[in-house]
Amino acid sequence: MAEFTELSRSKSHGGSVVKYRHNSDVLGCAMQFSAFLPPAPGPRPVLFWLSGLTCTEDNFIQKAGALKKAAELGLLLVCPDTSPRGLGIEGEDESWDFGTGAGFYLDATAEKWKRYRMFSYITKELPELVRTHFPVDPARASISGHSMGGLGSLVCALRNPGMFRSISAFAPISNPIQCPWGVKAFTGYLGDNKAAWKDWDPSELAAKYEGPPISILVDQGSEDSFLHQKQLLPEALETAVAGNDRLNLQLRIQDGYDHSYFFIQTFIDGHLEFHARALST
Ligand SMILES: N[C@@H](CCC(=O)N[C@@H](CS)C(=O)NCC(=O)O)C(=O)O
Repeated sequence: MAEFTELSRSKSHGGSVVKYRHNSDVLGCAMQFSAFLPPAPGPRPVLFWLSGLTCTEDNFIQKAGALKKAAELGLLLVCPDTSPRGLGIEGEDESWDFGTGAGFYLDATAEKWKRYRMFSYITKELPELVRTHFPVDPARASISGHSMGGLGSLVCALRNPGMFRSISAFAPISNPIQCPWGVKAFTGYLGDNKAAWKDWDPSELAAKYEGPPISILVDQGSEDSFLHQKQLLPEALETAVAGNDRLNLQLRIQDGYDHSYFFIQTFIDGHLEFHARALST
């Protein structure tokens, strides 16, 4: 079996926060992820959390204040990194919004970036590792994320009908084919064929989703500078979902909140409760 190493373990809220390192066959490099193992014995429902630009496996587990509620609800949390690292691709460390720390949860097709396959990593290799190493109920999984990770949670779920019971996001990049971050990333990872970009765009995917009905909870701060810069475009997701009765979106504009983990901390309990309800049976 591929190498799988425990790097650190700390008791928290009666459970354990653990960091792992493993060799990823999909990405061809070592990857790390954090997990919260709730106190009660398995099999447990699992919530995958996808972080945003510049993040690692540490940001959510250390800054979101999610562990007390996850322990109470018996939710196992899995928090992967946001890109492959150290692949030696020329320019991979030049920008904070492209390359390292900015994998955009897609499978790149441009020759230069073809090892950037975070979508396959998140939806195939990581769930398999989780099933192998943890006491989880594989039929009970949900997904959440922030910003680029909110895009990732929507894309991973909408492209895999039935894989996740519920979706949530904080300030997701909702219509990347129409925003500067998305245009930069998709041009680099996918090339100039804009028709292919739609396959990785939450709003485009929401409009044509034909899977089982699924609920989506989105929180968006009204004072988020990236909202004002038109990087997030939640209204596009709202419009797309309005035309698709298989999707049930609750989009909440939270007055005065910005893009930070202070915003996430404020509303994370409600997201965990939303997922726990969907995962309860
Ligand atoms: N580096 C960017 C900000 C990047 C950013 O805000 N990243 C968000 C996700 S899109 C994040 O979670 N940052 C890490 C953190 O707050 O812990 C800037 O200087 O404008």
